[in-house]
Amino acid sequence: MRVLLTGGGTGGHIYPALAMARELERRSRDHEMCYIGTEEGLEADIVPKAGIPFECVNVQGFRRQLSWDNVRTVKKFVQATRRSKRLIQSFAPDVVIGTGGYVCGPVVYAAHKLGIPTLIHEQNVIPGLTNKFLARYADVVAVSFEGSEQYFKRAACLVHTGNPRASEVAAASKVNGRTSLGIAKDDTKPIVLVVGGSRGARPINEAVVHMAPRILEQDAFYVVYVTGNVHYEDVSRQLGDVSSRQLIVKPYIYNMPEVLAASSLVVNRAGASTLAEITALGLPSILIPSPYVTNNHQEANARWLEKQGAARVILERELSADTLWREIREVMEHQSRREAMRQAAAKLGQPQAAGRIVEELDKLVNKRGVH
Ligand SMILES: CC(=O)N[C@H]1[C@@H](OP(=O)(O)OP(=O)(O)OC[C@H]2O[C@@H](n3ccc(=O)[nH]c3=O)[C@H](O)[C@@H]2O)O[C@H](CO)[C@@H](O)[C@@H]1O
Repeated sequence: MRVLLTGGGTGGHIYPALAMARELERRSRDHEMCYIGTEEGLEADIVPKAGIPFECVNVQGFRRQLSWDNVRTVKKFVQATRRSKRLIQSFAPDVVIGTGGYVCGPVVYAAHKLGIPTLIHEQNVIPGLTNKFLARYADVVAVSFEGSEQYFKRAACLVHTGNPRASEVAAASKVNGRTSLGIAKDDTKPIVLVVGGSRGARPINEAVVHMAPRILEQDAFYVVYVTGNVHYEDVSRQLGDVSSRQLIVKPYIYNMPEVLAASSLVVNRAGASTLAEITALGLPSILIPSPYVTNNHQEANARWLEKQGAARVILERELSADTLWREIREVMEHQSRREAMRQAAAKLGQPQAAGRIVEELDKLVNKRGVH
């Protein structure tokens, strides 16, 4: 099968697309892949590293309020649709998959106009603007949560699949995760992983920098701290030479499934792909939802896990080195609380998601007579 993938801006849209690509490859070597993204999105870095040929189009997102900038957005959309059509005609895919982020708009729309089967995947309960727009053109809309159907009333076919990234992390090797961090095989000290979403988060960085002396004073666990690529230099300067003891500092982690599998507690934003990952692994978490997202959807994500007893939530306005350290210590010092959170998280996991979505793809493509 020839598969064209698109999705981007942030990791939460890119990794589900890559997880589908890997599931297809796991089932058969007989697939050709190509990915369309933007030059500025994280996909320009992540996708070539995943070994998938990468092409760019130039698009920008819509502003929700009236703005002249939206005129430029429409112009770019029209140009990007034209370029997408040329790229699609030259690659000749059997199916086009979009996983959200504004780059999907022109690509999936162009595929629809060319009569190529299309599937879009939504990671969040409340969909993004692009997927809402595309729902009326896509042949299949795959959603991660019950509750999303109300936003996709115009979809021709809606299926519940979960987030394919869940399957990828569920199969990841814990041992590889530890060794990739430079931790010796016979060292059993647990890992607390601190991340600020796929781009890093300044408020989380500030809290961790102020927490660093306390992390270094204890010897009960490692803190693996991911700053986000753009913040790394700044954070390293503030921290000085502390890395390599109990505090392991990284700009970005490319083998996140393995590192997650090796962790005992995760501190993170509450993006939808992160949630799919921690529930697939049954990982206790402390979630600090980003307040800068549409409809405050990350807080809704985080509260959903908190309600089931799987996570603790710190709102950004309550975040400080003190609150974060207190929550981390509480979870790490009480094995029974950690175990209860682990079990609650595991109940919500959907490790079969990639298989389900690939079955939908097969159905879609076979219906059009491609084998
Ligand atoms: C600010 C913003 O708009 N955030 C949105 C974005 O977030 P963002 O991309 O941060 O969201 P997620 O937390 O859902 O996904 C991050 C992904 O990046 C991976 N990762 C992260 C850091 C790292 O060093 N290495 C790595 O591989 C994670 O494992 C995960 O797969 O998309 C999500 C899914 O549509 C939304 O729910 C979020 O609200």
